[in-house]
Amino acid sequence: MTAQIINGKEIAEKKRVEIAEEVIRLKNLGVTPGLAVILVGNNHASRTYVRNKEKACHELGMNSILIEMQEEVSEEELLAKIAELNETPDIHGILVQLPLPKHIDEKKVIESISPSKDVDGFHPINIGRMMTGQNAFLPCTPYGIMVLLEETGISIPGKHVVVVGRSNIVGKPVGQLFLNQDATVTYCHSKTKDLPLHTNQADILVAAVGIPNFIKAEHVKDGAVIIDVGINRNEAGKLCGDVAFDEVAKKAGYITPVPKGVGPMTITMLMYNTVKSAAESLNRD
Ligand SMILES: NC(=O)C1=CN([C@@H]2O[C@H](COP(=O)(O)OP(=O)(O)OC[C@H]3O[C@@H](n4cnc5c(N)ncnc54)[C@H](OP(=O)(O)O)[C@@H]3O)[C@@H](O)[C@H]2O)C=CC1
Ligand SMILES: Nc1nc(=O)c2c([nH]1)NC[C@@H]1CN(c3ccc(C(=O)N[C@@H](CCC(=O)O)C(=O)O)cc3)C=[N+]21
Repeated sequence: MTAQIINGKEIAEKKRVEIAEEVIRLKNLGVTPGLAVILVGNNHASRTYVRNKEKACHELGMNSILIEMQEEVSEEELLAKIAELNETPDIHGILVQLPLPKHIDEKKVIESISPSKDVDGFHPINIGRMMTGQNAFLPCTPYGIMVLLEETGISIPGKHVVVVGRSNIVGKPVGQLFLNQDATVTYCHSKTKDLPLHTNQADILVAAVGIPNFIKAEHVKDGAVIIDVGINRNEAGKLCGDVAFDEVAKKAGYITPVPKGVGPMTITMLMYNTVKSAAESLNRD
């Protein structure tokens, strides 16, 4: 079998057309969705993502502001900035680019963001709402993965989903979203014994590990759906995922590439959440 490649860029663009229509509707009602991105320090990769986010906002007719802070900024100053943005009516979404410098408590920062502006879906209130199936901002990468599968026509109920990785921003929430859609979910992580035993059971395998080419053909069942979340640089400095694409694509049924797979969906769902937040702000007035 040779896998069908899931074109994340194309699906992201299709979704962006729908989001742009909603932006126009909101503008006619007097609200332009606005996103604030806070970038602390000078991480090169973060800079690329932040630029992509700003570009997407502008293409959709949304407002975006970028707040850059020195690596040495105090936690207090960062929290004060977030408190100010929480009270700014034109700002509907606040994103603090992670990771933060070591002297800043990430949990404290995330909890300081108003849950109604937490478009990353990282605040414990939104995570709790997601877990209990209530209205919530869903974290962008996991949400983007669900949309990729929906748009590709892959059904989820009853499927065995194996997630490799259990971070708060990708692994854990993506498993939860699959569970919410009636999949059977297995989580694997660095303490998992006999990883291939588990991954070979997967109808849908999600790799969110952060190690280049970690998932090989031997980890994969014939015909499985492979979702590669990894954004890594290989020895040659080239962008690559967590999945050894060429060998796995020969065995899988579907596979997402890197780049142009999950990454563009992450940004699209961030735009979606910001627009949703702007719409909800209207309902509160
Ligand atoms: N496409 C996109 O939009 C996004 C891509 N990413 C990318 O996704 C990847 C993962 O990101 P993130 O979740 O933040 O990463 P983390 O480093 O926070 O988590 C990595 C996870 O992989 C597990 N892991 C590490 N080594 C092994 C191993 N040998 N066997 C099994 N599991 C292992 C860890 O286990 P343990 O918990 O035991 O340590 C951990 O749970 C990165 O490449 C990142 O750049 C991230 C966000 C968005
Ligand atoms: N608060 C916070 N929220 C995040 O959502 C967040 C974060 N912090 N920290 C870093 C990770 C990583 N992330 C990506 C977003 C887009 C691409 C993306 O657009 N990738 C493109 C190309 C990337 C390139 O060319 O470098 C692709 O895969 O095709 C990748 C990765 C969001 N993250």
